[in-house]
Amino acid sequence: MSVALDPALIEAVTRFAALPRVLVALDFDGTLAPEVDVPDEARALPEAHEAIRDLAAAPNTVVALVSGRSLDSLARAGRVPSSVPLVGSHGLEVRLAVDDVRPAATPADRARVDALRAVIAPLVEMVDGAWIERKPAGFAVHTRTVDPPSARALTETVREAARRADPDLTVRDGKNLIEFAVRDATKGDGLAVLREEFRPDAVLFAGDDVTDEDALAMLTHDDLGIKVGAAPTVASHRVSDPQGMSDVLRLLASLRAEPAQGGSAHP
Ligand SMILES: O=P(O)(O)OC[C@H]1O[C@H](O[C@H]2O[C@H](CO)[C@@H](O)[C@H](O)[C@H]2O)[C@H](O)[C@@H](O)[C@@H]1O
Repeated sequence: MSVALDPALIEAVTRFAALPRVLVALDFDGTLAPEVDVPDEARALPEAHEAIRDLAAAPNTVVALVSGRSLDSLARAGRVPSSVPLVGSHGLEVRLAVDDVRPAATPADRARVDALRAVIAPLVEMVDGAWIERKPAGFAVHTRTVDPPSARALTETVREAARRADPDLTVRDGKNLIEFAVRDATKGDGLAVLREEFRPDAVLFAGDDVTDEDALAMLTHDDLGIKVGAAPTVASHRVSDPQGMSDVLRLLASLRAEPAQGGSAHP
């Protein structure tokens, strides 16, 4: 492990790991994967990826990813076993199993998104480095590689243009992006679907961004919330970065692993 974990967090993870049946729900970008300029190139840190694979194989343990990305994008970047449930589009899209995918957007939703994009795309095309990421029920305008004053100006220009074009949109500010959606859902909604489906004794949720607070705010009782980074949070525990989160996941995976069979394996 890279840095020592907070003793209170180690104690909380150990207590959580001792429960009979658990759900481990993890945000992706900024929590498992360090931020990069091209979203398709983001990858979970190797130690986190390995711990997720181990947790997915552990008894009475469900590990899921809960992301603002579309399901397709999350599956491409996440590279987790197909048995790992995925929640995409901030709770709107849910893949509980490979043959159980809940559709996110209707044809009417798509038409509304297309109409909005026709208004916003020309504004984005005028700014070097800005681009649009499509999602089933909306899109994000990315500004990570735009110079900061132009990024701020573009963000406010598209916010206002979108508000005028479609006043009922859901608008989210993310890290170097602004996002518009024609359907309202939160990561809290996505977490509720997972909880209902898998009926765990407790949930661990970890995330770094404002949208993760919707899920962290729904935790109760024996649940365990972990904030990644220094931003304000309702979570009771914190790690500083994805490396710290990898350390937590490795500890949890080791505690949840199937005990080695004793006996006469080695003569
Ligand atoms: O809920 P998350 O899994 O944290 O997803 C949030 C957004 O992540 C992606 O954008 C962010 O990460 C990119 C790759 O590091 C980075 O280039 C971008 O600046 C970040 O905002 C993703 O592209 C978005 O769709 C997600 O909403």
